[in-house]
Amino acid sequence: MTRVPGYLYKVAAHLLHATFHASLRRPLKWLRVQGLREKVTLNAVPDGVLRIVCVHDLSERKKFEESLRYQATHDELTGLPNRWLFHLHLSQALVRARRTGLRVAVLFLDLDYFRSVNDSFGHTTGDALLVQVGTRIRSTLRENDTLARLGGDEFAILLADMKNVDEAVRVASKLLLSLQASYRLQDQDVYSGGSLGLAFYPDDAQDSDTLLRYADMAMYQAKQAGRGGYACYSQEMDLRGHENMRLHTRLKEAMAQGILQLHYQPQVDVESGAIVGAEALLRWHDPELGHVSPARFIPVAEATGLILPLSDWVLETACQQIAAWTQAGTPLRVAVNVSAQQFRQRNLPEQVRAALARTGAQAQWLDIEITESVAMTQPAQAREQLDALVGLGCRIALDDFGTGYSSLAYLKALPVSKLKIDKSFMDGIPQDANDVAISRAIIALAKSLGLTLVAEGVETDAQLAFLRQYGCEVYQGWLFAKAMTVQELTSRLHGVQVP
Ligand SMILES: Nc1nc2c(ncn2[C@@H]2O[C@H](COP(=O)(O)O[C@H]3[C@@H](O)[C@H](n4cnc5c(=O)[nH]c(N)nc54)O[C@@H]3COP(=O)(O)O)[C@@H](O)[C@H]2O)c(=O)[nH]1
Repeated sequence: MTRVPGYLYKVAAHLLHATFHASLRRPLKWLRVQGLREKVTLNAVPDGVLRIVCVHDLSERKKFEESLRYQATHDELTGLPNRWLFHLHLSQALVRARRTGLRVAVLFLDLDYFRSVNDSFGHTTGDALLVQVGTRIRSTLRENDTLARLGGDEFAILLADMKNVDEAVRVASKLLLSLQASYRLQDQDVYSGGSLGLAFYPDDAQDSDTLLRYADMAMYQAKQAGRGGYACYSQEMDLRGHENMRLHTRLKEAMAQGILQLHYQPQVDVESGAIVGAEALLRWHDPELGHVSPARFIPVAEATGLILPLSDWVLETACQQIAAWTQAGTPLRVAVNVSAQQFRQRNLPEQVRAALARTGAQAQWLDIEITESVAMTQPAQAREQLDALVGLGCRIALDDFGTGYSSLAYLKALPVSKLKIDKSFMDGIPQDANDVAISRAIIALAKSLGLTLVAEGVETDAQLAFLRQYGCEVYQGWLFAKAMTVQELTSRLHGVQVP
């Protein structure tokens, strides 16, 4: 008899004294004793010479097996089902849906700006955020919906037995709304919304792998459309998804090979025609893909996290150039575009300070361009970041002014010293009465707030005449020049007096 707790001896004794009923000649597999499942083996020999009873206490083993099963099917951090279990539930839901004729929806969620949270607050806080996100999503779902963590900041949701697509879309909207509220981490309010992709059985795909892949693609589309929203899978996305993947791979290689370039588009004084600054703009001529517009690859870089190393390179290169022009006796103000992700990293001012120190560039020649939407998504954090950048000696320019929130309150609240009127308004000058009215209003506003104004996308003499008439100080556009190489701009600087 092996390792038997006291109460089991009684069972064993009872079995030993049992006469040799035919049923006992076979091993008894399981007995339930005081709530425990024990394996009992009784070998009874008919002549009565030998009787052996083995009683094994398997409760520890059972516990161990159960914990192994749990570990294999659940995410360690959040305790949610993992990818394997999600696929199992999805396959079961698909079998049921084939019988009932109802729909199955797969939702793929990726947190927005999670990497920034990790970078700014550390991985422990990042983990705490993931746990809170899991709890929050779970509380918005029904009990029989499956929520799984697939890894990193990716979650998947299975909504079975859906009568129509709208039902799933309603859940998606509710879920995204719940993610918009802040999380309390390390005594601070942290924001991290999410982007969602949806794919449906039987509309989009028949099997679990493809449904999840399509939902992932749709999520990517939602990210590219500006984050915080959802997108439903469509066939065109499949094509776009492949293109984006290729672009992402080539962009990574281009960065590693150092074939990206920064070009500079002059900013020109409306009255004197002198170059008073330049906007640094990325240019990528790829040996395989040819010229790729930043309007095409920046969103891919944003969606895949490549934007952070890319932005670091832009900042460093622009600062090197500022230092070079200053040393050459032709100092020039350079504006650098700061992406949403870069701005959300809490250490942006430190990165700028370090880049200035490394390159020997003076902060007074560096303009940081942010868009209205970047400034407005997290106003409190924006204020802190911008104050720190201004503290270093940089100037802040608000890009695409007039196209976003255009809240006058934040113009007062944020330390902005420059407004850029968006090209879309210039396009309508002088023929479109609305564009004329809006541009005049922005010029008047900038003047009364003491802000420098730059008009973007100026292509015609008529537009320039309009700017001159209403007192806009600086313009930028193809009328004067497209973005050009350092060498081209340097020779122009030598020909034109810099104020
Ligand atoms: N985060 C970063 N974003 C960047 C960086 N480099 C570029 N970008 C962003 O990509 C978008 C497209 O940029 P690009 O194709 O370079 O277009 C810029 C100008 O070339 C264009 N422009 C300027 N003048 C004219 C004109 O007269 N006509 C005309 N059709 N286009 C013109 O406008 C773009 C400048 O846009 P903006 O930044 O809003 O001032 C664009 O959103 C870039 O911001 C980068 O390094 N980082």
